[in-house]
Amino acid sequence: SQLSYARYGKDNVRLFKVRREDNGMQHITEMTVCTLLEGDIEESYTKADNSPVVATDTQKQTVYVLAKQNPVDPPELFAAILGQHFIDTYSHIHVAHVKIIVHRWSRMTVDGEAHPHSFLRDGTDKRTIEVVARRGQGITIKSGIDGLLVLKSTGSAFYGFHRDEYTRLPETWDRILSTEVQNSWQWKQFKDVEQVRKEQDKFNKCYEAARQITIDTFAKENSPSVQATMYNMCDQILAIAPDTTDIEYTLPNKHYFEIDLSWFKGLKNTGKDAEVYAPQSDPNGLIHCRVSRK
Ligand SMILES: O=c1[nH]c(=O)c2nn[nH]c2[nH]1
Repeated sequence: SQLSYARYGKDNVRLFKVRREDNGMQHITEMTVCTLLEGDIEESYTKADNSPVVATDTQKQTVYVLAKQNPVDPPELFAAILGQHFIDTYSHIHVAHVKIIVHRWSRMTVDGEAHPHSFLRDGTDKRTIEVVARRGQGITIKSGIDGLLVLKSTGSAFYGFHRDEYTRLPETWDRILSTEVQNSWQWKQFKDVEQVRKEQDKFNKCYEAARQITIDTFAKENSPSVQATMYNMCDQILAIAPDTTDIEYTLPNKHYFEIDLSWFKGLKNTGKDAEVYAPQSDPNGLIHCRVSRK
């Protein structure tokens, strides 16, 4: 046997940071961090030699210390600082993977005003970051959205698809469409943390824009299919974020089936008369795409 690949670290490191302004306005960030390291660690697997192991607990402690010493917003910058720290600190560690899930806390509006220190969870979705710091090769960053659950009760069609002896699905010009958005955008390569820091304003802007493009397009477009809708979203994000190279969507099609009630005294509940539907937990369509800059 031989070790063909290895990385190890601490997953599900939860942290919460408060930034307090003198004027009383407070800012919070809650995130779950995963750090995974690669390097000259083979003998900790093959020869039970633990000397090269930067313990996963050490990695966890490092996350907390660096979160105290550095800004955690934008999360892309914090992830880059954290990843580069492991490369800079341990000469035998050559690659650091940092994944961050940012949990949604939106500032409350109370009596028409932004409340200084109260927040609410106004959405199921998370903000995601994946950073890889490689010795001598700079920093790659992928940002995204996960778990944005949306539904529209009309404005979605699906017709003109291939039909053969296996096809039963009727064509529809008006259906319910629901999905749970997983969307990500790959940034151009960054040469070092300083470049990430210098360009840090683009990360929050792109996150807000990608989320709004997803919501606006989902709501406004008369969708001819999930495929066409997700391509439309990618196209718009590429257009407003010139420093991104690829956009991806993975969209489950969470079906709501019409229920034929004609057995009950001829009750009409299909097609234009459909009002009562059966939400399906499974099976679900699953549509994926990556759209790249030409
Ligand atoms: O939008 C859709 N795309 C598909 O590929 C599909 N297949 N069944 N229903 C579908 N809806």
